Amino acid sequence: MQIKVINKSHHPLPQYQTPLSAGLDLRAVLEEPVALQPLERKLIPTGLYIELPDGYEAQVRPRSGLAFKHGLTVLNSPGTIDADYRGEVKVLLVNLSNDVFNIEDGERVAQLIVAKHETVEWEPVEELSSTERGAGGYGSTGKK
Ligand SMILES: O=c1ccn([C@H]2C[C@H](O)[C@@H](COP(=O)(O)OP(=O)(O)OP(=O)(O)O)O2)c(=O)[nH]1
Ligand SMILES: [Mg+2]
Repeated sequence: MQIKVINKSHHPLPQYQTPLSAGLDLRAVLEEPVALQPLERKLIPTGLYIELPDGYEAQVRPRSGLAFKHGLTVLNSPGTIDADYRGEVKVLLVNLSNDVFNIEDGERVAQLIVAKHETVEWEPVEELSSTERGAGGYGSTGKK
């Protein structure tokens, strides 16, 4: 599948790090390092502008290494890039650790997953079909 892209970053286009990786690593584009204080959130630019085909979305997801080692995650995870969005892809990072985290230019701060999605049409009805679960949820199964 091909995605149109404008790269206003001085870094190469996002790459799959291994042949079967699902995510393309997104790099921060920064004129100078950005400090993220504990519990602080910041929108990090990537310099990328993409045009997805109809019926596709892109998800901005955290990297597990940054989350595990530094408590850094994507606040709105997974971020949604709509197929009709023409602005810059940005990453909303939040620092959930007790330490300041310095984001460097070119750092791989998140990953982009391109996925198909459905577009639904509502079908208003008076009743929904009955199921074994019914309205049970939130840990309802396995209880006596
Ligand atoms: O992590 C993200 C999430 C969103 N976006 C861009 C692409 C997306 O298509 C647009 C809108 O995102 P979303 O629908 O999540 O935000 P909203 O708060 O619902 O804003 P809007 O009313 O503009 O849809 O913002 C990003 O660049 N990064
Ligand atoms: Mg929206």
